[in-house]
Amino acid sequence: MSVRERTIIAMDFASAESALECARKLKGTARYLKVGMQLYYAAGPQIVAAFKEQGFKVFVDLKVHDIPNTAKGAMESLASLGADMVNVHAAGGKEMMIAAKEGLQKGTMASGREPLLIAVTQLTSTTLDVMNREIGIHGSIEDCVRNYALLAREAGLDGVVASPLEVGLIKEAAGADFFTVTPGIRPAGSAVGDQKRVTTPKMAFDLGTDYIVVGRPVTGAANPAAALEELIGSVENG
Ligand SMILES: O=c1ccn([C@@H]2O[C@H](COP(=O)(O)O)[C@@H](O)[C@H]2O)c(=O)[nH]1
Repeated sequence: MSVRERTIIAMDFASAESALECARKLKGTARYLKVGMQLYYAAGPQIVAAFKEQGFKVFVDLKVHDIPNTAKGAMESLASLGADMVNVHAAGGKEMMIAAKEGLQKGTMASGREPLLIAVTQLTSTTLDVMNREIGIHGSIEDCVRNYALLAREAGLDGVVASPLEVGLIKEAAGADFFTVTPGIRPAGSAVGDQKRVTTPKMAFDLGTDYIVVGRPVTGAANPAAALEELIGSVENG
């Protein structure tokens, strides 16, 4: 798969109109879009269908985190959207992840097209200090991410979301075929904002990630398609 196919654009917009306008600009350049909470709650499930009709692959990033029965039901409903990838929080535990997988399987039984199911480990906006003192998880970020990745693997999930900085330890612990999807991507010189555990796109691929997720550096650019082309060029020719 090419770098272009492995680059997921986070479409964090406040309305369907602004998201669709950006998608039009990215057509022919981007292959994979991500619908997160802001856009999904504003535009509803129809936005997934709209992106799919335009030929994009779609990651529905709703980070389900609830009791097992509710997570299962959420995934059964999400299954009908035709997404290519969906996710849960690993912090919900193994029983919740198993239930989520069951819900997804049940929901896709008719179509037979089951999306990849991945689990968020530690958000890329979380520092060691915040994880230890505010969230109350002791030890290193690496240990926490490794533990969540192993739990997700045992639950039958396809991979995890983490920082590119943790890809090596995830692959070592859970296997090379266990997917890593990595936000926290910042091309050299672009604003880091609220992200904490970041790398450049080139470094993320050099570290072995399967997919990168990038939002504002592309969608916030005056010319999103040119920004994405430059990002892809920085990986392929950098
Ligand atoms: O740990 C995580 C999990 C999800 N995200 C999402 O990725 C994008 C990143 O957008 P940028 O504008 O490139 O910062 C965003 O939709 C997050 O919700 C993440 O950043 N970290």
